[in-house]
Amino acid sequence: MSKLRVAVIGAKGRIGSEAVKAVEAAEDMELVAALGRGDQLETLVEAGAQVAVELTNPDAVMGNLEFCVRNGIHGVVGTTGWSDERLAQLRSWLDASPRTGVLIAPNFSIGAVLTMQFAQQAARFFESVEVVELHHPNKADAPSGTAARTAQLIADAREKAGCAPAPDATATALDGARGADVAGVPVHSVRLRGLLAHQEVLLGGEGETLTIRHDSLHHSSFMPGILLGARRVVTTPGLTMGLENFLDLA
Ligand SMILES: NC(=O)C1=CN([C@@H]2O[C@H](COP(=O)(O)OP(=O)(O)OC[C@H]3O[C@@H](n4cnc5c(N)ncnc54)[C@H](OP(=O)(O)O)[C@@H]3O)[C@@H](O)[C@H]2O)C=CC1
Ligand SMILES: O=C(O)C1=N[C@H](C(=O)O)C[C@H](O)C1
Repeated sequence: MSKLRVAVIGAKGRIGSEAVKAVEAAEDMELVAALGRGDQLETLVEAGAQVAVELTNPDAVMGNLEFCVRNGIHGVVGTTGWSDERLAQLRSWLDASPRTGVLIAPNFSIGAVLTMQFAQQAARFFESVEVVELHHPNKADAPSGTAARTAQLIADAREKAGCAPAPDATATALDGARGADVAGVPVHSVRLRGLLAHQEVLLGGEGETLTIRHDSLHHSSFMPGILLGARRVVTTPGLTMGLENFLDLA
């Protein structure tokens, strides 16, 4: 069987350099391009890439995806910074290239995907819920894409269940003391040397609390998800939001 022809964009970065090694080590894949800043996207076409793994930054991701989708190259995207406007723009490119698929995965690690699922499941049973994400200090964005997605999933689940807003009688607060408001859920961002990527979802009810915590201790935690995404996206046209769609979580 012919190997899946995979390229990595952002190949010299923290996660991109791990992705290059993971694709090289995968028996069913061939690494056909590894692009860093300043490299020409046309290389992807010349190399015959079927899938581009996009791991750059929010400033670069849209231009890279526009090129890929217009050229029928499927995308596996870990880069953060997604807004409704950006998603609408991506969908319009995909509409014009109906056989092309893009997976956006706020987090590729199985533990983080499960954290999001568990948080969504638990959200309606507790009066209070807050998210704390903790990352290395070189991270460009806050809150993390994972925390933003987690908060949105929690908010959707609570709205569907008709939950009241979480109680909070704070009368005065320093700016930022209660975190960022993501769809009504407070999200707190910690940046600390020594950390990689961690998240806690804190849920509180009468006389009890539940904490769901996930820790990525090495970038290797993201690799099985990236490889699964590359294998599955080629037969999944359109936009797929979240790796959970490619996992059998029933
Ligand atoms: N979904 C997930 O599971 C994960 C997602 N991420 C996300 O992935 C992204 C990258 O993270 P991280 O590796 O830590 O960041 P880094 O800054 O270490 O890596 C990004 C790399 O992309 C390069 N780059 C920037 N612009 C371009 C471009 N136009 N073309 C090619 N390369 C470019 C950068 O070059 P230069 O250094 O010159 O700027 C850098 O080498 C972030 O958005 C992060 O949040 C990270 C881990 C897991
Ligand atoms: O920048 C990182 O490191 C990470 N980014 C992603 C995010 O913003 O959620 C995924 C993971 O948290 C690591």
